[in-house]
Amino acid sequence: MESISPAIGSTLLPPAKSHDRTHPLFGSSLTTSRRINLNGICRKSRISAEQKASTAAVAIDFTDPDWKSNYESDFESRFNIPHLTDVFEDAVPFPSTFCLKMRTPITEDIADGYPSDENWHGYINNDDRVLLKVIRFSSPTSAGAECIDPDCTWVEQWVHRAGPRKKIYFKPENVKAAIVTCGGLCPGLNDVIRQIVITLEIYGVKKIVGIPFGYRGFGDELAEMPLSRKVVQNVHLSGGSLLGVSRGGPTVSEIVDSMQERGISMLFVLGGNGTHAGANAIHTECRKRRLKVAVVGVPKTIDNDILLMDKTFGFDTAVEEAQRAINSAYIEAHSAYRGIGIVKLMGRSSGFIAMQASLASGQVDICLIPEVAFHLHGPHGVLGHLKYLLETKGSAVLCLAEGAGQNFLEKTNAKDASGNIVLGDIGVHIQQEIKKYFKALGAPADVKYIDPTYMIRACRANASDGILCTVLGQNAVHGAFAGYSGITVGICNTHYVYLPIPEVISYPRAVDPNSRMWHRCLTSTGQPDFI
Ligand SMILES: Nc1ncnc2c1ncn2[C@@H]1O[C@H](COP(=O)(O)OP(=O)(O)O)[C@@H](O)[C@H]1O
Ligand SMILES: O=P(O)(O)OC[C@H]1O[C@](O)(COP(=O)(O)O)[C@@H](O)[C@@H]1O
Ligand SMILES: [Mg+2]
Repeated sequence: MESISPAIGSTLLPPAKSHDRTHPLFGSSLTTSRRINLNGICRKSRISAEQKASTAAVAIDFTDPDWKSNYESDFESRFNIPHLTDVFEDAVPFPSTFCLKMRTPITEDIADGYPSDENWHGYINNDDRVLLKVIRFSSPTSAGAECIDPDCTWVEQWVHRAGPRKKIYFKPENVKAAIVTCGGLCPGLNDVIRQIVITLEIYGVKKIVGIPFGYRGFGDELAEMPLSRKVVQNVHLSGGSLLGVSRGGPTVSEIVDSMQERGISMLFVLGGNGTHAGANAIHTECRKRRLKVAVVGVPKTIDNDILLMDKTFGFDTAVEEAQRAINSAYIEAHSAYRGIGIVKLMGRSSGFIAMQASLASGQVDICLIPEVAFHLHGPHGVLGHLKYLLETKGSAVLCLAEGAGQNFLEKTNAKDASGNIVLGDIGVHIQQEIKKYFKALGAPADVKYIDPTYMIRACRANASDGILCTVLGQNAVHGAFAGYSGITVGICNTHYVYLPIPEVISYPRAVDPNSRMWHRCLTSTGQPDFI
């Protein structure tokens, strides 16, 4: 019998945790966050059967009249953001040098201090919070319901609001700030770099450098790239990363050694799950060594697989570009006699790009994502549906995420330098299977396969991502100056927040097959269940 992708029920979250493994270079993995299922059980995650089996469940006693307030205070402490004063209790804050009344660029020496304005009402209070979950579900059976108890009691979950603080913990003249971009490319990296540099300069920082080629730049002692407003002025006009990216690299201890040698006091880390695991480990190591360093992440993932955020930068651009590829596949398929267009999009374990691009284009008949199981053959299989589409519509477009249907491919166990599993090409496999299927039927089918993945990743950010990158980059700097470390910035319910790194990377965010968005996608494509 044909195997299918892991079945994912409405209350289960999807597949492989890319970082829930021992990293080849860094040792132990990060698994901290607890998740909630409808039985009122907190779990570390809801991923594979083995992981579930090995995950200790922490039951909440709902007969305890205080369970809700206990939960809320537990949540508050989980989402507490680490601060320098946790380690340096006597650290003295001083008035912020970030002041929008300052209109002239800082050109001279800063010996006598910066302009500052404590009466300006543009600062964020440290106690400001943003509500993380905004829907009050009345039943666990509501689509996409995330309930803590069987009655779906309303529980407030607050996270820290991002932005400039009145008091800062670093003297700009003493700061050496470094920026590093890791993992794969993503539209908007240059926009974020640019805003970090610009904002650092507004605070009065003069020593700003880029670490070349991701974490590797620390190990190979590659030359730092001096950064200034002048250098970064136009970098957002092109895609890629001004600094270069890489996978793999030195150990955390070696990275921190290198930071010490270089005298880095603020490190801005742009990257995905893996990069953030590294950033958190760097933060922890800095604390262990009692270094007064702020490590702040900016989540970069074209796959949109970071938890808790509305979206990550580059994702909108990716969707926009992806629908252009889908349109080409549609034109090819539609213009051919019994044409079938296949488009493969990125998404290792999360099918967000494929889902959203399918929705945006309105030209997709079949959307396949890693989170949803499907058969290729058999009465309910994809191939049978393609036959039906050719007979009824004359053509068909299939859009799939790279991680979909990996169970149909032979496992190689190959890993990239970061330890990520190297996937087989499901697009090529499906193309071959379609050709074989129609040949065996003796029916024609003109199959065209488009793989635009790297073209999409190399694009420059569109306007909406450009704005997101701007705000995230600025907030990263505000967070560092405020004395926070081991945090990342994000957008939650349209507001900007600081989150502790472990909470956003405890497993990769994935499409919920019970979500309204996936249902909308199915409504739009008109595809049946392929199981
Ligand atoms: N668990 C981990 N701990 C520390 N560093 C990690 C970990 N996983 C990955 N890294 C490092 O982070 C960088 C980027 O990781 P990668 O998985 O390739 O991309 P991404 O950050 O986009 O997920 C690489 O240099 C890698 O060595
Ligand atoms: O060829 P590379 O550099 O390994 O990149 C491919 C991977 O990059 C991604 O787009 C994003 O991965 P990262 O977030 O780890 O950079 C994946 O979807 C894809 O599998
Ligand atoms: Mg990754």
